Amino acid sequence: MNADYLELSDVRVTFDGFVAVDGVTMTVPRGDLRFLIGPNGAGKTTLVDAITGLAPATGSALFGRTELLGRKVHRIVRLGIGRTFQTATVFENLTVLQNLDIAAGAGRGPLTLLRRRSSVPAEVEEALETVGLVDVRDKPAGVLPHGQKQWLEIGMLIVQNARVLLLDEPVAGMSAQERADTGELLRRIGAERTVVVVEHDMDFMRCFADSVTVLHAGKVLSEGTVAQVQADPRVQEVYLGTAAEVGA
Ligand SMILES: Nc1ncnc2c1ncn2[C@@H]1O[C@H](COP(=O)(O)OP(=O)(O)OP(=O)(O)O)[C@@H](O)[C@H]1O
Repeated sequence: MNADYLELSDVRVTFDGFVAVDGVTMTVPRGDLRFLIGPNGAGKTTLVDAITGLAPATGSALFGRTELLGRKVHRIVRLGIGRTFQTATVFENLTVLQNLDIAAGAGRGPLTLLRRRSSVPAEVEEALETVGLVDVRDKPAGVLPHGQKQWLEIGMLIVQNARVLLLDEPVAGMSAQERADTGELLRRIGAERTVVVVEHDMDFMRCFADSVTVLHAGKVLSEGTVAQVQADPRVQEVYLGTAAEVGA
């Protein structure tokens, strides 16, 4: 039985009396590439913060049978929940390979980490291939184009054995080709993992989402396939200014 799913029930986050996430209930099974969309301020990033331990929340966020809410950030990471931020957080002066190696060694002690490795660990090789960075493995991460930095960050989550990936606007600022490549990458990694993509790019969502959850004012407004969500009059209303874009 597949226990790699994310099940949120009545998740709530309040900042000084302001309710940013207002009772969100949603389930994301493994292999379902879920897009989380909604207008600015809808609570998307705060919901991801709640799942990853960065925002105090009530309710329940289960990964399989394990409750995530109330745990410390590093424990949640160790349970296999990984996230990216809008700005890639890679070590710019280290090579692609070194970045992946460090991520893979997150469970190793500092002395072992300092010791030079005689060969590239299998999981690092595999991640390099998965994210398509084999050819640039010896380049410093700082010189990579924006798209490749995002892929490196995803690779770092993969070598940490992340089973759930929460990606915050992964294609923002990318070229059309980088977007298409990223979509294919998400499909590859999403087949075996639980992936939630926070996104504003509607074209990208239409091309790659298996399912969509629309947040509005901290609540789930609509959920379903791309076609179902686009046809939902409540979604069209919320996106009125950009309705043509959503409904196109
Ligand atoms: N630390 C905080 N303290 C107070 N209010 C916050 C905090 N973090 C977020 N908020 C508020 O919570 C609401 C939801 O913000 P959030 O960033 O989650 O929205 P979002 O859907 O991710 O928006 P965007 O698409 O613009 O990134 C906003 O009104 C925001 O101002």
